[in-house]
Amino acid sequence: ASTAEAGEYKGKSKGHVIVIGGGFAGCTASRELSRSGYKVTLLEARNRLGGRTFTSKFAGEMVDMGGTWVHWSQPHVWSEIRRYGMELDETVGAVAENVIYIDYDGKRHEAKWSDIWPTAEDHDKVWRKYYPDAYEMMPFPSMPFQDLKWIETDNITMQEKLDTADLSEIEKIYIDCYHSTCGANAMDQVSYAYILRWYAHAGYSGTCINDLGLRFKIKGGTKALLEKIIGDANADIHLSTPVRKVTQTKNGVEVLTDTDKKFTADAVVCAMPQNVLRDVEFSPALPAGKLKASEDTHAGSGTKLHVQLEGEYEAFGGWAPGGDVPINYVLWDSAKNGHTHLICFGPGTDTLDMNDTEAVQKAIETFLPDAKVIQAFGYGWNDDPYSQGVWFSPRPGQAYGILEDMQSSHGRIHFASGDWANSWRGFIDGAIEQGLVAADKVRDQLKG
Ligand SMILES: Cc1cc2nc3c(=O)[nH]c(=O)nc-3n(C[C@H](O)[C@H](O)[C@H](O)COP(=O)(O)OP(=O)(O)OC[C@H]3O[C@@H](n4cnc5c(N)ncnc54)[C@H](O)[C@@H]3O)c2cc1C
Repeated sequence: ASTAEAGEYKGKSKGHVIVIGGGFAGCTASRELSRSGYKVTLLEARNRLGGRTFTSKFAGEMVDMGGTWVHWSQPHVWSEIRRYGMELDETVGAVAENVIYIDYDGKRHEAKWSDIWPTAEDHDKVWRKYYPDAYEMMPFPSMPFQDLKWIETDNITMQEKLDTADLSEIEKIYIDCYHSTCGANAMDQVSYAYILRWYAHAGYSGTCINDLGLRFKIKGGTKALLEKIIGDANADIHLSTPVRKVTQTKNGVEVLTDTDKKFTADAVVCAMPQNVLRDVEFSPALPAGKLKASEDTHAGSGTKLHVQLEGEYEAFGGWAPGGDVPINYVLWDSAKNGHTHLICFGPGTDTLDMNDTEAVQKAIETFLPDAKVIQAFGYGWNDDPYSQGVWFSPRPGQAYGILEDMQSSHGRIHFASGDWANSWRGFIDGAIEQGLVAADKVRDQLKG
């Protein structure tokens, strides 16, 4: 059968929907739509589903190269975790008692978390210093509406705020490292509104935000959850099928792949990342705001790498501040069978070639001078044409400036991605949220 036929609906359904992109957003939309009686064709460019989540083998273990940590304060992903009975594992390094940090002069220090912050309240205070008046600035973080105060916070960078915040040296180093890591770029590239919104979602608690960002992961990896979601979708899945053109016709939508296979449907859920949309041709063209945001790209272009060391090191967390260092954050993950597994984050590939073991060795030596790196691996999300970056991180003005543009539908095309979620934007949770929202928009459109 030609793919035009393959894409044609022949059974009894309420209509036919093509979902472009099989990350958490696309898989969630596929499940929702197929379970409500639509025929679903899922077109995925890569030879696997999962998008910016990718559970793969490193040093004999299944680990997540992309999205990893989840939390019960993230309603959409938590509901899926509960629904499918998933269990969690813990990344102990996120809250390790041993801290190794590098100061702004490049000097190495060893410290104890409980000496720096004897109580959770002491840790919370640091966050309050960086985000004073957080509640006043952002009282309703999950609301999609824009507010003048929010917009003010969007127009300054995280670095500008760090330069003026009333923090001790160690507090400044910690805030710098956390924000360079979670901003996935140097702090002068990222909107101050970004992690403020995480913080607000985390109940204005530094302790919760730390648990939330880097501590609890899904047993079996994100793949285990994704397989449950897509397993509940009766979708016709085409892997290794990059879409190059989407045309709206009088009665539906035509989708052309890069090998010129044509699929037709009544509506499309476009679940590609912000940074990738610009590479697909739309007819009629994408609205100017959406296209511009994609061309501008978001700032998320940091590095995440897995490192295996010789020897079993005690659990620790490592911090090195600044946008010019190879690694900002080291998380001890486990130590067994004579080896230690670390997960490291840096501000970008300019400061570290993740797969150059010698470069990683040098970077790790700043924290552990005697360490020997056996192997290191980081997936090249920035160079992959189907992500062109890591998680969404807003440049100044992008936290709110582009949200409405990114969320709005374009005729029969509805856009779903964690990159423009209302709540946990840039997270797996946000991708699931937007998959649900897009499915609802399709249902509304096709029900008449
Ligand atoms: C290194 C890293 C660490 C992260 N850590 C966390 C974390 O700890 N916790 C957390 O919650 N989130 C984390 N995230 C973010 C999270 O993974 C993403 O926000 C989420 O997975 C995005 O899902 P999505 O479906 O919106 O987009 P994606 O997962 O990017 O899915 C988009 C899909 O579209 C496909 N596609 C692209 N172009 C085309 C085309 N032309 N034709 C067909 N298909 C196409 C892609 O191949 C992809 O499968 C991390 C991300 C990265 C990269």
